[in-house]
Amino acid sequence: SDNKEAPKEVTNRSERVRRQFESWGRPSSDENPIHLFEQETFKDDFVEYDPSGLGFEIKKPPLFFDVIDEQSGAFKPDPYVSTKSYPELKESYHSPYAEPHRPTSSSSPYNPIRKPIYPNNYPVNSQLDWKPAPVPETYPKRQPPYPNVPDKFGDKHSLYCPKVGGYDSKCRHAKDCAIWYDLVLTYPGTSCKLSDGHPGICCPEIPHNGRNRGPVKQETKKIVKVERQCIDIYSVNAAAHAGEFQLKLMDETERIRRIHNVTVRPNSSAYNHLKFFQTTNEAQRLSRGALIAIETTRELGKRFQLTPEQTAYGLSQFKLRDTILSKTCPADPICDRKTLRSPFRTIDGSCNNIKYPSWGKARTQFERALVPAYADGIWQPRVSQKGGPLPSPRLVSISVVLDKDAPSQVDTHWVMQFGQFVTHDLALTSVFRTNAGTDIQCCMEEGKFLTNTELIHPQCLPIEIPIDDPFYAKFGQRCMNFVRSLPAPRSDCSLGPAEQMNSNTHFLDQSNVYGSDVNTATTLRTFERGQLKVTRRKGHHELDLLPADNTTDLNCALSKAVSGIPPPPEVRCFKAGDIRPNQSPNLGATHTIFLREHNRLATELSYLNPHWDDERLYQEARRILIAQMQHITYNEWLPGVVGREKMQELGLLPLQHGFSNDYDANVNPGILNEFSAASFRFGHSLIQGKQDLINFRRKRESRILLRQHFLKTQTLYIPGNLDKFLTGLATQPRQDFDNYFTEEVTNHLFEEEGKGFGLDLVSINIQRGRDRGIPGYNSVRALCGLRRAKDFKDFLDVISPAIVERFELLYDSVDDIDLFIGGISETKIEGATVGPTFQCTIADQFLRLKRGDRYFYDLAGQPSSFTEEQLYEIRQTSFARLICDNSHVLHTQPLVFKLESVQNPVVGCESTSIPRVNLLAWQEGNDKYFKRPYDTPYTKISY
Ligand code: HEM
Ligand SMILES: [Ca+2]
Repeated sequence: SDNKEAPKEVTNRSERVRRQFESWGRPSSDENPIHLFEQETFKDDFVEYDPSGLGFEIKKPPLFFDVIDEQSGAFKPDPYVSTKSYPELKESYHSPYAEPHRPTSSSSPYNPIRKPIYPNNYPVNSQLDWKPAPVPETYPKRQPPYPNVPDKFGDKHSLYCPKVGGYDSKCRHAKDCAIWYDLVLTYPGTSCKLSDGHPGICCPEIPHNGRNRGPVKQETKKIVKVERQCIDIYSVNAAAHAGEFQLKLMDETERIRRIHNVTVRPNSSAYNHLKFFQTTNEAQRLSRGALIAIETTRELGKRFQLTPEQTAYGLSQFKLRDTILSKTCPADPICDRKTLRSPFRTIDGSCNNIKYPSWGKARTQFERALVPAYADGIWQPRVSQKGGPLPSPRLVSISVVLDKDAPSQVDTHWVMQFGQFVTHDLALTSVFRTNAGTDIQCCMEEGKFLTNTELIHPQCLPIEIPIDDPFYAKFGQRCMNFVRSLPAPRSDCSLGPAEQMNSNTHFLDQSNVYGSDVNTATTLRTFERGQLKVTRRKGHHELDLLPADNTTDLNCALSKAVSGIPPPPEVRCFKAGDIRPNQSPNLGATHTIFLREHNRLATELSYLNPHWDDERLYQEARRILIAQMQHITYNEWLPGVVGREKMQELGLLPLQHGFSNDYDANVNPGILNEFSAASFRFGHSLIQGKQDLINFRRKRESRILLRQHFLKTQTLYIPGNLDKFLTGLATQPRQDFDNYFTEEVTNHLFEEEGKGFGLDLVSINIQRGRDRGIPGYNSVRALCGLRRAKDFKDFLDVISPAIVERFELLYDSVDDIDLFIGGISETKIEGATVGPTFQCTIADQFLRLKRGDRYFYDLAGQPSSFTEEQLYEIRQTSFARLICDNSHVLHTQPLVFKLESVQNPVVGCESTSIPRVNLLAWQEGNDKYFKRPYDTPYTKISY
């Protein structure tokens, strides 16, 4: 078959494209800096490894107010510190918003260096004899219960708010203006003061959602008839035996490869890439069953001389349950009444949909918007419309993608980082490993193709690097490792084309914090007071880090060449609910914030409800954290990605008050294959290659070069660094969405130290699309309502002429263009981050995630529904608050996805510009606040 031989050179195509390089080739750099930190200050002033101690020693940071004016050399007050807290400060500078420096106000219950804030003899409520527990003095005083506040929505009007976009506006908390931000920026006078003098933003109310409740975009399954009588159960069984035989052949190849030592060398970039997936045994087992079903489908097609169409779609009328392959069908989850009525999600996502309990469950197949475009209709990677090979993904990458610096004018790097965090909640596509659990090598060690056919693993799909590649040529690399994605049993357990497996829960449910299977979830818990495990280092005034992963063979410590210190033996890789937390320090930092927030919530809840046991505390904190995450995603993050108007059109805007009624039991929440393999990878264009560490004074202290920090989270152990990464993310702009990608991911992804080159994420994304039968850009574009192109010039409506010209050189047909490369080439839509095709597919996915989730946070009448009070509190959440409450970060702009601006000024974390979630609404028995919806029998309430 096609992928078994070393791909032939597409010389004429290379040739055609080569001529263009001079004018537009990707600049490639030879530099391979040895030192990770550009500025010496970092090393000298802050890091000193102390082998006798518990990690690192850090010299005390300078006092807050000795800022030296760079020009005059004179003393200057720190603009981020209020004079109120430092009366000795003589200068008259006064920041009206900055609040006292946090570490001095240890009485604040939100002080991250937490002391118990409730008296030790806090009364324990017995359920029989209930009296409201006295609210501790130090607990933040609550306004009269909602809605008994000055006006309907809790804010006071500013008299001076201008009209915005033709609508009346008023002064609100920034988080309530997130969806309007692009508009707000274009109107003068939209910065205002809230009733208490803290900064707010003038913006209109969140508009009503559109009435477009239309069907979710999806192509109906092809119906192809195969005469049933000619294929009986005996022939299916016979074909199944042949399918099992194929699997044995694969095991045999693996055995021979072991003898010939065709392995992935530890620490190589291929190794690091594959470590990113770490297939579980359960996934491996399910996929072997799926593999047999695929081979059986193929075999039947051959035996009965079916057309590819008939094989792919006609055979799906045969269910495996009646055959010898019935054991490969995954058992349907069993959902008892208690589970179905539980206010808490299951860990693996099962039993969310009552009729289809496996919808959204971990380790089930990805859904599809379009029928797959496999070469043979079953599983062979996509080929060109004419049946020939598609251009090498690397050739496409070097022809279309450049590394240019084009930072966003509005968004911070957090938009990128949060996007990756969301990804790791929604999707994990595992790739094949050998039956013995080792990674698969598809190239020779020297970067050549394997030529001995006996040694070529059937699940290899290596990427061909052109001989004159502007970057890899100097390293003599012609072959980039690539292993195919694991197939999943088809959800109806039928024969038919291959589907891929999502190893995480499909829901936006913080499975990246809690895990997607009960085993993982269990190992992450302490089983005391609802807490999750952490790494805590004595003697440091540092907050908790993620727990150590003692089972991985990854090494997350930097070498001495990079960090300037010998690798500290204490440094461990981190463990989280998703297996990828060590992918970069910034991702690890994001995980840490959510982990700490869970523990913070559980602690608060244990004070308010001392009789709650560990399980109750864990589940309630989990439920709140998931709600916060969903609210932040739909309120602050998604509007910037797909645009306010798209959100409104599809009914995705968050409500400002009251409950939603949007659950639709007919919507499958499953992640689409097109989304995971292509559209949602849009975020790769936003990555900054150099990531800043910014100190509390908002000055850049150092920066890391991404290539040196893939899978190295050691930096987070250094006291102070986590906060600097967090502030860096809030200060550095993200890159614009375009065909520019940082070289850190297009030439140096997962680079092995000293090699000078790594992998190319753009090539991998393209190859991944072909591996998974993702239809070409033209088909998805048409599904999204754009004109289906007949000629290359038809793409000019949304793609620049320079790129269309390239496409014409690279691809034989308009239908051949890969979805990922087509999507990132589209001009972005005004008010959104991405172009029309990605906008449509991403918005559609988030629609499914909202409407298909029975546990979505703002639903009414579900066992999981919050009380109106609680929902009001959940809506106080902002990402800025989460960062403030769970780090030593002291100042931030209220909208952390947006750069600092007049409307979005930096304030102290104590400022009311960043409201808090008041957990008194969860104090049980306190009927005024807490309605306990799940203690009463489940009834449908209509609002
Ligand atoms: C430092 C930043 C990032 C790096 C180094 C990175 C790297 C990777 C790698 C190596 C893969 C697996 C590729 C494959 O073998 O198919 C991947 C997958 C993916 N990435 Fe990223 N990524 C980053 C940020 C992002 C962001 C910001 C987003 C979205 C906003 C994103 C979305 C995705 C998606 C959707 C997948 C597929 C997930 C799956 O189904 O397993 N990534 N990324
Ligand atoms: Ca999930």
